[in-house]
Amino acid sequence: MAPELVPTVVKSSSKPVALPRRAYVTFLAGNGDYVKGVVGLAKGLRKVKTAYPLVVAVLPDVPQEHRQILESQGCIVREIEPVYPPENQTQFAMAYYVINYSKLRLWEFVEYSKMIYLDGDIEVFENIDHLFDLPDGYLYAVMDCFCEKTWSHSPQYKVGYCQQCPEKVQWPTEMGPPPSLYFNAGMFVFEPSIATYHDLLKTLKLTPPTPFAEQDFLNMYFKDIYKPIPPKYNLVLAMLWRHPRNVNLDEVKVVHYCAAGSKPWRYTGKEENMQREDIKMLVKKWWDIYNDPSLDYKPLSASEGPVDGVDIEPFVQALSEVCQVQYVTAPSAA
Ligand SMILES: O=c1ccn([C@@H]2O[C@H](COP(=O)(O)OP(=O)(O)O[C@H]3O[C@H](CO)[C@H](O)[C@H](O)[C@H]3O)[C@@H](O)[C@H]2O)c(=O)[nH]1
Ligand SMILES: O[C@H]1[C@H](O)[C@@H](O)[C@H](O)[C@@H](O)[C@H]1O
Ligand SMILES: [Mn+2]
Repeated sequence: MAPELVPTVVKSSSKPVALPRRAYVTFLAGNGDYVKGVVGLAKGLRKVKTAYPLVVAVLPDVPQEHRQILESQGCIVREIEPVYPPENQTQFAMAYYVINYSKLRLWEFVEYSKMIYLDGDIEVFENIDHLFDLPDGYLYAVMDCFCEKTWSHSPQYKVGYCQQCPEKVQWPTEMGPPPSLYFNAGMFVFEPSIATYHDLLKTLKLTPPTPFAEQDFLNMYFKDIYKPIPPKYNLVLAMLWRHPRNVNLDEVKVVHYCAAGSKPWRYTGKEENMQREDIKMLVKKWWDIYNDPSLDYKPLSASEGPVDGVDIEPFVQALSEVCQVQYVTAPSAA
């Protein structure tokens, strides 16, 4: 039987459904292969049956073809303007990190009251929708590790201090108080706000860039409201060999393929640590999701057919644009 459109939208209640103002959001720049990461992320979110859509904030240099791939995977594609830091001679830990300042635009997405940001090189293996229910007023994220070579510029790395294991090498007293807790900015729970957005951009203009780009900036800006959440919500892969006692792989819900050589779609196994069994297993798990056709997005019209012989897809599309009705009709990462 053909579905009735309106009851589908307001399915579980006699009153109109209050549209959830929550979404996952990721970021995509350029015409390279990170689009694969985002497709993998969209499919992973669908697999864990999230109730919320995935918004992809794209820079203008993302080609139309890639935007179409994302839309066909049920993502909401939204273009943002790049944000540049003030001129400086900074050496970023990776040259391309400069584009990540554009993530500051996410605070402008005020049609959502709460969002979970996830890097394109992240995969979600278990549902984390409950993180949206954490108390408002804070920025939640996972504490980073300072032990990899990408940190070699930092005083922490030079003295061998890591916040994951602060008792191993203590912060030297002659260097003043230990640094504030520092999060990895590949995953965080935040509340969009126009006031915060303007203040972020204003503050950036007065802030010289630093090696970890917007990650350093966000850590500085939100240090008073940052609340750490357990590593299982953003497993920075180096934790597996740097701090194995802080990780229980069986409990991990979100994996961040950020260690050198670990991006699944570029994986060769040649780089240091990449022949570890746990890494090979995690890379395979990513590919299993990416290649699973049953996790491809199925638009309403294709999966449920015409309503009384009428193709409702244009209507659903139009509704989606004005009130994001797809939260209700296509719940998983769609
Ligand atoms: O060509 C690119 C490069 C990056 N990205 C996007 O930018 C994100 C960040 O890049 P990486 O994942 O490669 O960066 P890392 O995880 O190594 O870096 C960490 O430090 C960065 C400092 O800028 C960011 O804070 C990032 O979120 C954090 O996880 C990607 O996931 C992806 O979403 C693209 O779209 N295209
Ligand atoms: O904050 C950094 C960053 O995310 C790097 O890209 C990653 O390789 C490091 O391990 C991490 O500590
Ligand atoms: Mn990343």
